[in-house]
Amino acid sequence: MRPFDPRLARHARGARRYLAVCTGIGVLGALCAIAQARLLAEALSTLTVPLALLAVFAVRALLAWAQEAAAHRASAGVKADLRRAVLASALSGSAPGPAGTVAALVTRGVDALDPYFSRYLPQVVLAAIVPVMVLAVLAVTDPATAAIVAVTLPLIPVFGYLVGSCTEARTARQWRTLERLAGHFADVAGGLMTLKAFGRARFQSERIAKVSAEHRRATMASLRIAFCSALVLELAATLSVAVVAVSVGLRLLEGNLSFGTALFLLILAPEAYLPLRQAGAHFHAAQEGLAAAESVFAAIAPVPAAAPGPVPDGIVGVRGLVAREGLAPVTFDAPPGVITALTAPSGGGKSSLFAVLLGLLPPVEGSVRAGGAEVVPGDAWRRRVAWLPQHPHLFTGTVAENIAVAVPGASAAAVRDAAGLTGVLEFTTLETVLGAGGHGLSAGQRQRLALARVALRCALLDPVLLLLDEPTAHLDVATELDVADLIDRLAAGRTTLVATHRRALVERAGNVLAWPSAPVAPREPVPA
Ligand SMILES: Nc1ncnc2c1ncn2[C@@H]1O[C@H](COP(=O)(O)OP(=O)(O)OP(=O)(O)O)[C@@H](O)[C@H]1O
Repeated sequence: MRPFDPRLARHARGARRYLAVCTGIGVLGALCAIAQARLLAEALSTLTVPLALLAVFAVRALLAWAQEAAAHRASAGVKADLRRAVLASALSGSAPGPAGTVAALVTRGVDALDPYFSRYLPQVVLAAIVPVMVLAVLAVTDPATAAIVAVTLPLIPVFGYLVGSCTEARTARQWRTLERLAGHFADVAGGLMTLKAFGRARFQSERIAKVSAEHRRATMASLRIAFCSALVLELAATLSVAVVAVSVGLRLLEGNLSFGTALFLLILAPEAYLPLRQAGAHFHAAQEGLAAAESVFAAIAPVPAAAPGPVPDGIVGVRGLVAREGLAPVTFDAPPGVITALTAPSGGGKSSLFAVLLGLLPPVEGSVRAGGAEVVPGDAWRRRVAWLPQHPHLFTGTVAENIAVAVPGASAAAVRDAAGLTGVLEFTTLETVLGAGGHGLSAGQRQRLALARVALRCALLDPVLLLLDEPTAHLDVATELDVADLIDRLAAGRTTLVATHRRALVERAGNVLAWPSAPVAPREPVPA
């Protein structure tokens, strides 16, 4: 694993600045270490305490503080940038896996970068600067000591590399089990009622216990290696300093070296090994962060290169579109002002087609055009589309907030109008607080609340395309007719696609799409 991943600098602006600050502090720190050794040797040989020595101590303390402050600031900035990038990527439709995995990534995963920034990275920079500067001073003062240090110094990174390459796979495994654990946990928590109803709650908790045990084992294995590696690096550094001490001691006894110089060499030599040892010791703490960073980069979708042009308007033309592997290609034209009903059999691909039209699912093949121009499914296009999903997601919050999700910044009056239009105010108030997933409302009521989002978009954003997925699936006959009337009004002048099996809606549609035959081959199950 590289000590510094250049992608960090690309995705997090603070990382590069921090690296520059670390380098500056590293050079100053090395100068201070050399000066301190010189002054300390002088103090011990003359038995006086020069004022400059106190000043060097103070400067070193100041540098340590500056390093710590810069590390925390950089770490906070980089983590915020990465979280933003992962969430933006998830929201842009290229979500990095299940919700639990995303949650683990933006919380614990990104937080794991703290030890990397505050401890490991500064030591890596010091390890690149200090030994070189110390060696240069040793070479001028006593070439024999410099030669011993130059020969033994590479042992530390070599041992570090050998132990590190063994840890890398284990840390990646540890992080993968944590991701799996988070995914399982979110899944089980979401489906607790179903599991209880089928008497499977205990089985699932046993599975979570199994994955937890796997995670514990993986963590303990990494820790074991971390302890062993610290021991190996300590041993290598201590033995190397001992060799220097023996050589210096013998020459001091023979009278070939002054007491002051010998002291200087003995104090300075360990400084060459220190940053390398420390980088090795912190390597393991930083590993989890780097493994999580890998997942973060895998989850961040590439930014679209070109800015899309103006959003096309007019007839929506779908040509040979295969939304998912195994589905038959569809071709149709949906003119504005006419409701086009999609009545494909269940599993025929209506919701998948909507996902493609929204740019949430890359199609296997085929194209979508509007008013004769190719549709670029990005944010600009999505702003002009109003979508009623088959299973609308409601968030914890008030009814008003849940409607306003459709148009951030919508006025309270506009939200109230949309709620009134779709009959939401007949069964709840705008101030009612809903639980997670719309807890507190029936399926039909949730559907109407989601329809209020569509009405709000129609009122404020004037969408060119309405995508309504089973808008009346959970409604009684009377309410269904009301909703059908409302859809008629919203559809005026817009291209409207309604996926439905309900006769009331199909009869009103001006255009009923003949759907090609259902899937031809069974597909691989979606991985959990
Ligand atoms: N997330 C997914 N990953 C892989 N395949 C999927 C996924 N969701 C749906 N499919 C498959 O795509 C096919 C089309 O599903 P889709 O939900 O688009 O059909 P639909 O026409 O909307 O069905 P229904 O009328 O039952 O809602 C299905 O056969 C299903 O197996």
